[in-house]
Amino acid sequence: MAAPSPTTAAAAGTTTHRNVLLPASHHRAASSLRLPVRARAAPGARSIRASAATAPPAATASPPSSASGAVEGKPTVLVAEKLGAAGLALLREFANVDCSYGLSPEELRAKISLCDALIVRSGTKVGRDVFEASGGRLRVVGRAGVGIDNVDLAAATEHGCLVVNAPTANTVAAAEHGIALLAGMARNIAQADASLKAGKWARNKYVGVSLVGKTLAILGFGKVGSEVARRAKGLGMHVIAHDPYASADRARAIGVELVSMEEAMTTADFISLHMPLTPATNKMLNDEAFAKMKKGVRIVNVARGGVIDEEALVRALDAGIVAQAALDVFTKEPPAADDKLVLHENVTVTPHLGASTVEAQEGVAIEIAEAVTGALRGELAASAVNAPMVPAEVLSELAPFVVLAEKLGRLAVQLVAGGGGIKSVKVTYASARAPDDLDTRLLRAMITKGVIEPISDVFVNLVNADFTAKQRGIRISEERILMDGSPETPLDHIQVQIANVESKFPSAISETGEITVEGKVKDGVPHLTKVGAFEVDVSMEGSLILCRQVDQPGMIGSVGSVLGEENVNVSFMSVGRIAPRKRAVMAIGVDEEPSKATLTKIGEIPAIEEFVFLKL
Ligand SMILES: NC(=O)C1=CN([C@@H]2O[C@H](COP(=O)(O)OP(=O)(O)OC[C@H]3O[C@@H](n4cnc5c(N)ncnc54)[C@H](O)[C@@H]3O)[C@@H](O)[C@H]2O)C=CC1
Ligand SMILES: O=C(O)C(=O)COP(=O)(O)O
Repeated sequence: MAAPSPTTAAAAGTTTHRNVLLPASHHRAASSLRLPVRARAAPGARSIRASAATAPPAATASPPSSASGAVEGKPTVLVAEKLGAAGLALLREFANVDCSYGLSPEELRAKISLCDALIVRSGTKVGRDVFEASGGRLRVVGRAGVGIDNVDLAAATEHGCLVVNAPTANTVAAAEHGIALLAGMARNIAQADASLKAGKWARNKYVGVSLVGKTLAILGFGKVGSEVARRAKGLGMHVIAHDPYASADRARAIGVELVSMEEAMTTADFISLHMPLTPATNKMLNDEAFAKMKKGVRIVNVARGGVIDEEALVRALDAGIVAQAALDVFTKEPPAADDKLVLHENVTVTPHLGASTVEAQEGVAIEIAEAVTGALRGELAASAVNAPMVPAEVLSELAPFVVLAEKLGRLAVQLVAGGGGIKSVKVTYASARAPDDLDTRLLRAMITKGVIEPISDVFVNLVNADFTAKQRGIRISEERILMDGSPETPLDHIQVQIANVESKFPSAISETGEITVEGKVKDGVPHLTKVGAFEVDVSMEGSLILCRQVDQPGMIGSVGSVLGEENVNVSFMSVGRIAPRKRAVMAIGVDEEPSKATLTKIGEIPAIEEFVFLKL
């Protein structure tokens, strides 16, 4: 083996990731690797934990029906807001679907403990109370749309609940609505329509303004913002955009210049809002921003009501700074009947209709149904909002290493005897790949799962792994070792070390003082290749007995015959020794769990100095 050379020391894994969404082409493909799935606990049943890559699908093939029509063994999905028929049909193929629209917060809390997944749109607040009320059963929240500001992501993550959204299917609908509001506002369509229907013929009152040649500033140059930009360019507008995170090249490609917020505010004739509602964008358009705007500016909002300080907008409208506004979204939805902004004569309003086209709703329903059923099956969701999203090709090549990672974590923690508690787990990835060519988030999560689950009753998954480690005061640090050789295989080996603890099997402590286990993937199967300073080679399946002994003839036979007497089948054996006839470590794989008496007998074999039984 080529000599390894230490390279980068990666950051400790104690943060939650908000990820860039994968392109649509990845949506269906991310299915080769399963998320660690909680097997659905039937009422009264002991909960079982399934591990990554081996998790059984939550649904059974032909389960019996209950009197209520719900099929036992199938997960239950609560659809709390109207969802397109095609999406519902997809959900029904896989799950019991409870469509209960218009639930009060109390009703939602009461129902949620019976549900594995919840699907909402923008009208349902999924707060911490909902996750707490679910009693741990809720595994997936699907947002049938883009904005997830109505879902408490931190609470979801803490409860190990995956949040997925449908990020692409309503983009065009929202952009078209933005353009409709822009043009409708400029020509007073809504006001003129109401006036004519009220019997007036007010041609002079409703003289509009032209769009051509005017400057439109788009705030938030993401999916919707860029589609609005394309359309506005087609209308002959000069389009600029402000978005601190957008690519200038992408903007340039559609003829849009990225500018500062200051420039957008001071030069725009029209401003269209397309950013998400976050603490940073909350009330982004406030008195200070309005004061900078050109007198007579016109504003469109199809993003979120909260990005505008609505009272400040009323002031700006009254002062004539803002000539008109067209709003699809409001801080409080629905707004109060006497809401000043809604009733303002220079304001056009729609009741959050941006995503409401027939086409978008069918698309969103299918997109979310696929994401939710995929997540319930344990697949890594491509539109996960609170978990790492890893491209399909990366997933499939990492799959065996994911299993290895969890087993190494599980093994290492079972070797701990005591000490000051587990505070520090160091993971070393040996790979011929460049550090930025290997995404280890998945592996780190699985090692965390392996370390934490045997010592607690917490269910750890990709969503809550970092959070759970942090909460338990366990620092997971990662290091990379750059190997010589072909970068075709993602990893040569993984080493897991637990520092500052005593071990039940002192030989597992390396010269540097940590419990150390190391493994590789061979022919797609995880193998344990090192324990402490001893090199072994056993496939990590079933259970394992580790013995330290004096290296002498007949040892394999002695242990084998004790196990044979109890009808415990030995699946493999490997002996690692420092030098002939000195100390050796024997690793024995067993298919059945030996009885205590058998283990005692093994311990009584004279040459055996220490031994431990471990479940993989
Ligand atoms: N009215 C409706 O029915 C609909 C509303 N929406 C809303 O439209 C908004 C945009 O949706 P998408 O384009 O799909 O999302 P997206 O994530 O593709 O784009 C959002 C963009 O906002 C940018 N951004 C973030 N912080 C910013 C800041 N401080 N200043 C300027 N830009 C910032 C991001 O970099 C990103 O490029 C969301 O709020 C979404 O909820 C989306 C669909 C329908
Ligand atoms: O997708 C979004 O962000 C929207 O605002 C659409 O909301 P809706 O699904 O129509 O309640």
